Amino acid sequence: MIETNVSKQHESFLQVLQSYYQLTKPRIIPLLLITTAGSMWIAAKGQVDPMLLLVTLSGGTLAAASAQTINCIYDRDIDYEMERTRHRPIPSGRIQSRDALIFAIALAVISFSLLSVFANLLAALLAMAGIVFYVLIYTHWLKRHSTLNIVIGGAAGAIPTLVGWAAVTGNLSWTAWLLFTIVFLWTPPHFWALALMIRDDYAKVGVPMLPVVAGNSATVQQIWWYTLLTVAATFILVYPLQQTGFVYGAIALYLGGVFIYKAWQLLRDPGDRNLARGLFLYSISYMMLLCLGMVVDSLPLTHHAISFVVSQLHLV
Ligand code: HEM
Ligand SMILES: CC(C)=CCC/C(C)=C/CC/C(C)=C/COP(=O)(O)OP(=O)(O)O
Repeated sequence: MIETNVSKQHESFLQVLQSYYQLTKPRIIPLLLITTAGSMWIAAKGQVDPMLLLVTLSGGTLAAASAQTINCIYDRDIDYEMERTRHRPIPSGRIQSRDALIFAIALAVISFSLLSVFANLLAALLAMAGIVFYVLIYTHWLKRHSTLNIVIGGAAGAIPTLVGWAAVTGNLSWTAWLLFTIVFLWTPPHFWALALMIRDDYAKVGVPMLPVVAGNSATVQQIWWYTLLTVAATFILVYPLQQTGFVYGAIALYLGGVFIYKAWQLLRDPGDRNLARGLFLYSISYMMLLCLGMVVDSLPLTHHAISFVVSQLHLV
């Protein structure tokens, strides 16, 4: 493995901090936290303890940051080769792998301590399982060896839903596993839409992402089926599980309709990079708004508002 080919000195303490921050791939973390929050709100039936929320989201942030930092260490060779990733702190020589590892271990230890002391042991162990799964199963085992890399590896990104549920209830119910399944099924359309745009980068470094190995047509077909499954899974929360109500159902229906439409457009024109970009960007809004729908649906205020509207309708 290369350590670095570019030697670059930090100019100020602020730049050092900025480099460590970049190691954690911070732009992805907010959505992981939104899925955690959606799960917590359903688990707590709309009444989440603010301190528990703060602790769980902080512990989740630290665990995800630790996982991403270890991924940056492991992938430093291919990150150096790809244009999109070559400016990351390790390939560009701003941070040494050894320092990054110490940072990652510190983040994981703080995350585990925070979650186990102020939430519960199950939530803390699940967060650690997220790190282990992302690093060992996705980064080490699958990413460079199988086209199923992100299908199976996607389970790591779905674990925050379990962390959120466990933090509130101390156990994992069917609903928790359904929320996990929704994020798990959503990951292939999310990532393969992006991979269609950057397949040349992955091909260059020999990472067997589906579009590289199977081509655009086979990839968009897979995207299509996973999109249908994702949208179908979102309705199981309404029926038969009956964990969410009308407000969430309407939001899931609208968002799901748009998701399917965008996947269908891509199915008809697999080579159109603008459609792929549109689907990738939409996948992010979709997950964000779906989880927001779970939160809004579970709020007592929403239930009061619906009861009020129904009573007014009866009076008319
Ligand atoms: C194995 C599963 C996944 C893979 C391989 C993957 C891969 C990627 C990649 C390569 C990017 C582009 C990032 C960049 O240019 O630096 C990205 C963006 C993003 N991913 Fe994923 N992702 C996965 C799962 C998830 C999950 C579970 C979430 C959250 C629930 C998520 C949220 C995001 C967000 C919010 C962005 C946009 C970041 C930005 O604004 O640049 N991803 N993903
Ligand atoms: C509970 C817990 C700790 C969960 C952690 C889960 C986690 C960090 C999921 C992130 C998934 C993700 C954005 C992968 C990026 O793929 P990549 O690293 O192959 O992307 P790249 O090509 O940009 O390097």
